[in-house]
Amino acid sequence: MEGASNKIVHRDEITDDAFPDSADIPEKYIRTDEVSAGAVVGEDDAYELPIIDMAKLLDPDSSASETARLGSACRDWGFFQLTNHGIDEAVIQRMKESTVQFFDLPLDSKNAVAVRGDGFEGYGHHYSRLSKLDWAESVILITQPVQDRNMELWPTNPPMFRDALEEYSAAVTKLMAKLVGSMAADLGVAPAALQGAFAGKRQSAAIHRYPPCRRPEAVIGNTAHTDGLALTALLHADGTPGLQVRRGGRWFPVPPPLPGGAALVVNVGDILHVLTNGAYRSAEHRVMVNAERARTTAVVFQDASVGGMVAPLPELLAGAEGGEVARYRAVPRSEYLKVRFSALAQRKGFLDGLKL
Ligand SMILES: O=C(O)CCC(=O)C(=O)O
Ligand SMILES: [Fe+2]
Repeated sequence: MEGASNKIVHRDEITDDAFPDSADIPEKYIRTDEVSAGAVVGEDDAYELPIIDMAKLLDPDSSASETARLGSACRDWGFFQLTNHGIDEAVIQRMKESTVQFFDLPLDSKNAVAVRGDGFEGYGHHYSRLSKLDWAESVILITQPVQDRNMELWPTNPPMFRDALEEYSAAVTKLMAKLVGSMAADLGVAPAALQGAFAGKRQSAAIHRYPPCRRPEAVIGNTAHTDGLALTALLHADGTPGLQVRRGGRWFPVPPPLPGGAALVVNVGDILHVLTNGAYRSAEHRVMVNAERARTTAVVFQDASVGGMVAPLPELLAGAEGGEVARYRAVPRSEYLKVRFSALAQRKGFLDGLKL
């Protein structure tokens, strides 16, 4: 178990008065300075978050050019929308509906799976760092491997929730294996080298609801962070925007779901950043809150490691053909969080503790 000092998330149970429907927002949420830190790129500033087409990645006729686009999305942005991802529409729909229906339940029902003790799984307030609370309610659950699941915290209401998450989680595992195969092609390593780093590793899911807030300029839905694991896939369960990605010191709003809502938003996490020796970017992101509408999302986080270590892929390093010098030191996966947290305590970035 991780000690209290290096817990990645601090979670609290949610009480009745958690999200007041008034402009009188409790001080524990107020963080106006953080909201205004860094310019937000406006609507008249043209930019496009990359859109990658999974069908093109897999089609021999278009694979080479789409793989190059995937590579530049991961290098420049660390974020992209993935279309034609191949997950069955019914599976996506059940995941969205279960997520929305869960959050629509009365608080008592949601608290049937409330966070317990020091645990990070279950229903509760979202990551409350810096002694401030995020304006969000979330359920976090380990989804893979199956034997790591804590079924007591898997909602039984709505009744389809467990099956929906089970199916969706399995589908995302398969999709990520394919996607990582294309990333390997872009990086110039054998698909098995990168796929092997992901296979059988832990996956967890977070469903979030960011309720509407009468003072959206004063609260944050999800504190600026990079994702600590390897690869993340985000499903918009409704059409409310709010996610912003940091690039070149500015915040770029991620557009609301593409028409039809069929795309997933995929992003590089810190471990993939290290695995690729810094070639792929783990980008900072945050969620802003809306005055009128709730935002609801379902997010899957996939872990990866090489021989139990968080380290650059040996296939990319000196010794290998065209190899380069390692920019990150290898640390056992079990110690990875400790290194990151001690870097943070010294006010360095999360990855700085691993830099050589
Ligand atoms: O809900 C979102 O839009 C983003 C969530 C997120 O960044 C996370 O859970 O790590
Ligand atoms: Fe995130």
